[in-house]
Amino acid sequence: MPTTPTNLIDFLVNQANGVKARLDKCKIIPQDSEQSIPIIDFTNWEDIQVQDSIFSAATKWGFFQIVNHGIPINAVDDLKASVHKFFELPVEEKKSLKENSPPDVVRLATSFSPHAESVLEWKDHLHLVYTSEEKIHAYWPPVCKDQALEYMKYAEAFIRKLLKVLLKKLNVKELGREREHALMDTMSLGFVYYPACPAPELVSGVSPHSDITSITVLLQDDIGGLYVRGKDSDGWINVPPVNGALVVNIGDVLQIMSNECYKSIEHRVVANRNKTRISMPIFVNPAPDAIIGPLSKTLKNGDEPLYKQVVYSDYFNHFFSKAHDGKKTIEFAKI
Ligand SMILES: O=C(O)CCC(=O)C(=O)O
Ligand SMILES: [Fe+2]
Repeated sequence: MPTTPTNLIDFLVNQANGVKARLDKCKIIPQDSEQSIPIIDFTNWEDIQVQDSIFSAATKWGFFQIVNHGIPINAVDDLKASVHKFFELPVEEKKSLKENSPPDVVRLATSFSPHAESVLEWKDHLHLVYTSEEKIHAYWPPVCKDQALEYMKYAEAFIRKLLKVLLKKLNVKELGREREHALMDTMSLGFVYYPACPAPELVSGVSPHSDITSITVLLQDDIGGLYVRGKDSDGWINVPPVNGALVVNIGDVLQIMSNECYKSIEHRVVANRNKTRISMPIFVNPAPDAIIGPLSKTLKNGDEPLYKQVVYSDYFNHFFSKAHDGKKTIEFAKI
């Protein structure tokens, strides 16, 4: 399994699994209806059956794809084209952007936590923080600014509807100001670029991890390479590209707030030998000072809370201080 070498050496050598187990560990589960990520049509999102299928996907899978989400296909296509344009800019131009951008608005980076990794993940990425229009116009790169902003305006409307459905199922009727602070105060649009890799078996596009978001809403191109940890096994399930669909996954914050009703599932990305892949995740995050813990309305039938109340920035700093390491981050918040 492509993973960070520190984990890999620990797994192969110290835990005495040996090199043979490395192959067993990267088992891909063949796809059938029992073992594939649900695809949900969002056209009638207020319909109880649609809401039930979202609830079922979020509790059983933690991952689902949404079609007919309301983002026009030309906004999606324009966004994808602008991602390629951005990464094809001359290197000097990207360097200058990196040096001159305030990190609370634009960040250009390679890998995940380069200071904590002994081998870098095979990806470059740009983060565009969805902040005030003034800052966006001042700092988002001109080559993709209009396309990213247009996409985010549509995506924000979809995200509000989706969070409304997910909260309703946790006995919370309204999003309200406080919950908005704790769920979707900060959004950023990622442009992730995985160049074709001559030896994909030796690297990780992204190593196994769960997201620390409330939810992540991702658009992928048609190359493929995203895998989700299988429900009851050690294998990996492909998330096949579906043209125009959004891949939604529950993040750690909603797993914690729902007291594990919703699942934040491990996933990873395998690099492609022949083709460059792009993906565009929207990371929907709480405000840094928001307190995250199981919702009282969700616990009302007497369930014991499984998590403490934590300040989101503490959780965030803990996550980024280490290399990707499966689901270990959530231990930070466990009682
Ligand atoms: O590129 C992808 O499909 C997934 C990326 C991802 O998991 C992440 O950035 O957290
Ligand atoms: Fe992720």
